[in-house]
Amino acid sequence: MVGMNELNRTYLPINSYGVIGDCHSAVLVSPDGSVDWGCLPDFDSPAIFCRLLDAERGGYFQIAPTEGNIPGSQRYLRGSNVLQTRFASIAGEIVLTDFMPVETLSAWPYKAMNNNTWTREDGSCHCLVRIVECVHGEMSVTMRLKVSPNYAADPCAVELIPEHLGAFISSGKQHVALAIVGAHLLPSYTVQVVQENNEAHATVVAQVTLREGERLLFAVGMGRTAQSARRLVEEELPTRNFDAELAHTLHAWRKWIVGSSYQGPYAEWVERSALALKLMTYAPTGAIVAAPTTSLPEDMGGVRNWDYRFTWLRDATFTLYAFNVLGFTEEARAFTHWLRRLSYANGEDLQIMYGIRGERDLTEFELHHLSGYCNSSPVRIGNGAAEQKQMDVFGEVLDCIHLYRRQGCFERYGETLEGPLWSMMRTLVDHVCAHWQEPDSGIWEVRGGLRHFVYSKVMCWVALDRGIRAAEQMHLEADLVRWIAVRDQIRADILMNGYDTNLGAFTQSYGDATLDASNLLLPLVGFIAPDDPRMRSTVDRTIEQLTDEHGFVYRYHAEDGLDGSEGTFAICTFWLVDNLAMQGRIDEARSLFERLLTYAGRLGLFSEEIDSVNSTALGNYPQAFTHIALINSANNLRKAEIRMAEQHTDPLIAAIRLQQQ
Ligand SMILES: OC[C@H]1O[C@H](O[C@H]2O[C@H](CO)[C@@H](O)[C@H](O)[C@H]2O)[C@H](O)[C@@H](O)[C@@H]1O
Repeated sequence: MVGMNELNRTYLPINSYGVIGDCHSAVLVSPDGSVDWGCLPDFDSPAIFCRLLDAERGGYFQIAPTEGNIPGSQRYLRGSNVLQTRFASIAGEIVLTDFMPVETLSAWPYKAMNNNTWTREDGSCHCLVRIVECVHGEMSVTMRLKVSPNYAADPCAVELIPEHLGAFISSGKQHVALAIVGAHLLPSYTVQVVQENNEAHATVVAQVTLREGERLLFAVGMGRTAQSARRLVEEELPTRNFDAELAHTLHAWRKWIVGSSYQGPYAEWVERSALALKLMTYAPTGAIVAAPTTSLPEDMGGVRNWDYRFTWLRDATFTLYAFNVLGFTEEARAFTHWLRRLSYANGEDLQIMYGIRGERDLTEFELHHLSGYCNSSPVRIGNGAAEQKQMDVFGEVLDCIHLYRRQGCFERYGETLEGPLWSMMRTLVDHVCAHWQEPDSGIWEVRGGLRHFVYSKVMCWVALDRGIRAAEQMHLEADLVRWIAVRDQIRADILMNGYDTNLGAFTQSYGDATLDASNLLLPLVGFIAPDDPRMRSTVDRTIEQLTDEHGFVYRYHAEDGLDGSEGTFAICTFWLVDNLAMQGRIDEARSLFERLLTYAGRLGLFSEEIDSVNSTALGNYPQAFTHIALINSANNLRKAEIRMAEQHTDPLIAAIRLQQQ
């Protein structure tokens, strides 16, 4: 019998997946009911499900109609990261509810960098829960669980547990428990272990016909040892009250999202982006991953495949800007505590990214046994960018702490800037004073050698600026005379060497005549006014030279030391929206923003890039960068519209206001 889309199911569009998580890890669920990507219990654990990166070899966990041609449609339950996939035919309808139970979404209290995340506060395990229920008529359902430990590199043994309790799968290093709840009540239920000759990993296949009102529950948890995983299947998981945990999880997500203060246009988009970003926070330490996946290609079939399951200082601080727009501050509090505990001896030694527990060693490896999403290889784990020099990170870290202070978080949480945090800020500012004239690899982490990137220099200016403001406003000890002199020197240097008068634009790096979309950030960080003629013409040149036919923005067209090409970068397109809005070009901004929204997946989620040729999503997914930028752009549009409305209300008042600006 052929079922479950076994034929012709290779790779689904990247943005067709739903994502669920518990702020320890996240998994991707396809519209045909399959978890095709899953690293448990943590974001950076070796994947046990990786069909996304190798359709043949990779493991997956699929629950779907046995008849393979019934399409599924997905939606999130309101205000949550609980996902439902619905399959309907003339004969019946089933609903698959997927979630990862959470206890609390409060980002506090901080625990420790090496916190044990195998168990939750109450001692139970983190798990992935899937409930399939027939809501109408009847339908035959098949569950297939193929665990492929260690990114499908390690073999494993699969054992069914008697009395239809579930299965136990162990590679010797990773131990997976599958509990099946309710099977003994369903006479048609069968289960077997199937291993095709050419397959490295066996599949647990269960089949059942569900009638209206009947349901089955599957829970997957990880044991630290073989013995503990066995205990999970036989004792813990069957006795947990997952209905109560579902209700609690739903409540926790909804309670968190109602804390958003955002009131403006595109509220549903903003809400989904916020929920996606929260999924990328790592509760035990306060770290934030750039995305929960690795190696989804930036160039279909190409080599631009990277592991994003780490904490970039840049991406994480950008995430906090977005949370700030929404009025969330606990995540910033948790992150600043993660920052304080990072290991570094001095500014030189501060890495641009760390593991979620502050790990420094993120050595990049290629997994040659995986063919990659749509044959995009190599698949990589770890990320060599960790060893790069990227001068912008100092500005981003300082700006993040600056924002935290401006939000009144030190007072709110009974903390103080003086002490370890100010000493960190001083170390970083002093480092920038001594090194800002050095070349680096830039925000885009190019692999083609060091250059004097304009955005990096601007962020050095930001580092000084935020340090000076803190020292002045809080009367903190600092070498202010030197800091102010260097800040002014950097600004003059950028305006002299980073702006090409012939081109009429800020350039990618000193001495070249190419553009870089990161310069769209210059007014957003306060380096230059949005309506400064140099910024206006930079925006115009960017539109002329860096956009595709939809108006979406490429990062750059310059050489970056890597083979292949890439799509337009969603974050850069949102930055263009911001600039247009801040310049008062609101119709253009709104129309570009809305055009970009049509490229989200059906669940409102974005990856990193959009392929301009065939309009598909490219890159890791869901990507924090994109959702951060979406929130900021919605907010910038809101502010621009308010400004415009105010200016149009009463010509006299408008004239007075304009004079005051
Ligand atoms: O394009 C080459 C680089 O691509 C990745 O970096 C990108 O993602 C990072 C995480 O979101 C982001 O901080 C950076 O600005 C982006 O360019 C990859 O991680 C790098 O290793 C790679 O060199």
